[in-house]
Amino acid sequence: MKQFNYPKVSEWKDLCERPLQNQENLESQIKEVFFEVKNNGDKALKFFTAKFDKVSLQILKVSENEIIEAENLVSNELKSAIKLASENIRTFHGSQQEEKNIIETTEGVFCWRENRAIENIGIYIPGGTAPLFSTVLMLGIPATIAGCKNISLCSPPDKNGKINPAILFTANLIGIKNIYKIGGSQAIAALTFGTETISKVDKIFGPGNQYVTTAKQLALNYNVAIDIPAGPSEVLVIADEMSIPSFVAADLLSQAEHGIDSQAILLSNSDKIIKEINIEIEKQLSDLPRKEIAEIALQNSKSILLSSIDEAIEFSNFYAPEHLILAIENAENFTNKITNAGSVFLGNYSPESAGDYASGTNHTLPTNGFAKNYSGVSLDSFVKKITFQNVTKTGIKNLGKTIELMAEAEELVAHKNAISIRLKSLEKASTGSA
Ligand SMILES: NC(=O)c1ccc[n+]([C@@H]2O[C@H](COP(=O)([O-])OP(=O)(O)OC[C@H]3O[C@@H](n4cnc5c(N)ncnc54)[C@H](O)[C@@H]3O)[C@@H](O)[C@H]2O)c1
Ligand SMILES: N[C@H](CO)Cc1c[nH]c[nH+]1
Ligand SMILES: [Zn+2]
Repeated sequence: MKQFNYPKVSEWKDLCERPLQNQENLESQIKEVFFEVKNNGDKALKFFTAKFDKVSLQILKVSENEIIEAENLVSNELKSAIKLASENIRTFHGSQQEEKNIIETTEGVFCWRENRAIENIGIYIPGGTAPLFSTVLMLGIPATIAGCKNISLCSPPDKNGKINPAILFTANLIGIKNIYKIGGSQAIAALTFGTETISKVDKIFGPGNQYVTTAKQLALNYNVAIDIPAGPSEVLVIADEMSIPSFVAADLLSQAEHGIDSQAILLSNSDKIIKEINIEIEKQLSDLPRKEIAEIALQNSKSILLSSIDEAIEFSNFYAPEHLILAIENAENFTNKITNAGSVFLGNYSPESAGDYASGTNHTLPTNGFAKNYSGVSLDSFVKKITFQNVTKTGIKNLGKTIELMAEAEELVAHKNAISIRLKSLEKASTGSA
């Protein structure tokens, strides 16, 4: 990874750039996919699957037989691992459920919120370069806890027109029945407009490559909500002299292997540790099956020497990483200084892989600096929060004058009247003439 020493604050912006494709070309290509899928439905889906995934499909929906077949292809050991991870993810997301909390704001005025599940959702499971069955857990579990009724899952087919068995096993474990062999921007278009086979949804969830992420942004134009911009993976590690170079190198490589557009950033106050970590990266890289991908991602990655850990945290907040690993002494003491990050890992024994798979937190997280204004996926992502109020007679008596005054000041007389008419009625009733 290229090293930068003591960059000036004015240079930080350039150092924080993500390896993005030409957005204009990407958008026009995806607009065409949307146009075709909107107008030609399944036929267009099959066309784009042949074009981008190089496979010719007759049937888009995964059959029950394929799910049974998949069950037999997943080892018992992996099934047990998926089940343990799913328990942790269920425990953590289950703990995000909120009790109804009725608040009396003024005497006789009661306000509260209630959650209602988003009924029709689409979840995208990446499968282009790796079959991310762990993402089925991250999206499917909170969706079922929230009570989403109709869940459609899309994931790209392999060259034989199949979805990876572990994805099918995991979906079946969670109870997801509608699974479609569609990937990329065509999957997002299908969920946005609906086709003969795939139903239109209200909200689309899930990470993906730049085609998927850009398509999700476009879906917003068609009254479909999206979870977050969750694009190519990134990790930022802050290391000091107490860090273990081989551990840090492994963490940086774990994200570099995701895709050629992934990014790994190393910040440290020690030139010595940066050098040691980079030596470790070279050592570990040679054994990786996805060496070629990681090597390209590392060309987009950087090691940056800064004057202190405090400055490193400032830089990290500026970069707003999807994942932040504090591989430093007394990492807990720095958490309150972190303002922008998707998910944070503390100390030498909290690798990002723990959150990617099994600790319980969600791995669908904002990338490309969106950790400045988005949270990662959580139970809240799958519900709407509806506010309720009950203004009693006592309440309207106590609050009525205030509302009347405000309505009058905004010159909205009908608003004022809606209060006055009630106050007068109560007055009459109390004097016995109503
Ligand atoms: N931010 C997060 O929370 C998070 C979580 C998991 C994974 N990720 C990221 O998700 C991404 C997964 O990417 P992936 O590529 O492996 O799988 P993917 O499923 O996102 O994309 C594969 C699809 O892209 C389409 N495609 C490929 N080349 C195309 C082209 N030239 N034109 C149009 N469409 C094309 C194909 O239809 C293919 O099905 C990685 O970048 C990974 O880092 C992010
Ligand atoms: N690191 C990815 C999020 O950026 C999630 C993931 C899934 N599997 C492995 N990793
Ligand atoms: Zn990962």
